[in-house]
Amino acid sequence: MAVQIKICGIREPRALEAVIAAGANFAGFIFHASSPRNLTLEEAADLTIQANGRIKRVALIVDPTNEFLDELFASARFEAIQLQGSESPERLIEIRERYGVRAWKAISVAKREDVLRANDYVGVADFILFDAKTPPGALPGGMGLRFDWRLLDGLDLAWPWGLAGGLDPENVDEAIKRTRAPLVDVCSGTESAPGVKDMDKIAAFCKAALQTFA
Ligand SMILES: O=C(O)c1ccccc1N[C@@H]1O[C@H](COP(=O)(O)O)[C@@H](O)[C@H]1O
Repeated sequence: MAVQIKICGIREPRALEAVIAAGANFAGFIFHASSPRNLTLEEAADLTIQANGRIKRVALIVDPTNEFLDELFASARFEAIQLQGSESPERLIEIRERYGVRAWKAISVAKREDVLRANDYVGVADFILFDAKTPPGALPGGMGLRFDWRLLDGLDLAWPWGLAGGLDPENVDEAIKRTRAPLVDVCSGTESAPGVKDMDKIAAFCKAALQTFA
């Protein structure tokens, strides 16, 4: 089966069209005030309408309050949310029940114990995403950092999962071959500057990922 692709950090209609045209499966929209990809609820409403029925929409949020989620889901529709903070399994259950939305959990990885933490979310999260741990005080993702993919060796996760962190058009083929990830997720590797999507990089990333086992 072809690898699935999520392109995250979409902020403008042109980039969304490029992501759809390139064959990505998921478009990620970021709600995090200190991110260069942060969206307002108004911007998200327009982009998610544009995406409706053409690509699955994922809202990326970090340790959200119910107050924020109430506003978010009143403004826009998403097929899933990606939780990128320190959300517990109990919090994921609460969010899924309260909002009826699929919940992805990002697991920040720097060592093998981090990978094993994913087991806490099996049967709880709809999807588990391994991403690189970022330095204290930095953004919790979107920094183009990759972790040592060998940490995933022998991974026997009987649950849907994907790989993120420092992927780009040049290394995605190796990443898929090395880790056998069923889904790859990229943000900064498809940009020309933080928050600025590059249409050629979007196309090149998807082409390389889709060709890997074709
Ligand atoms: O991209 C951001 O600004 C961001 C902010 C807060 C949390 C996560 C963020 N990005 C996500 O991190 C991974 C990896 O990104 P990259 O490819 O290494 O740049 C991805 O899921 C981004 O969407």
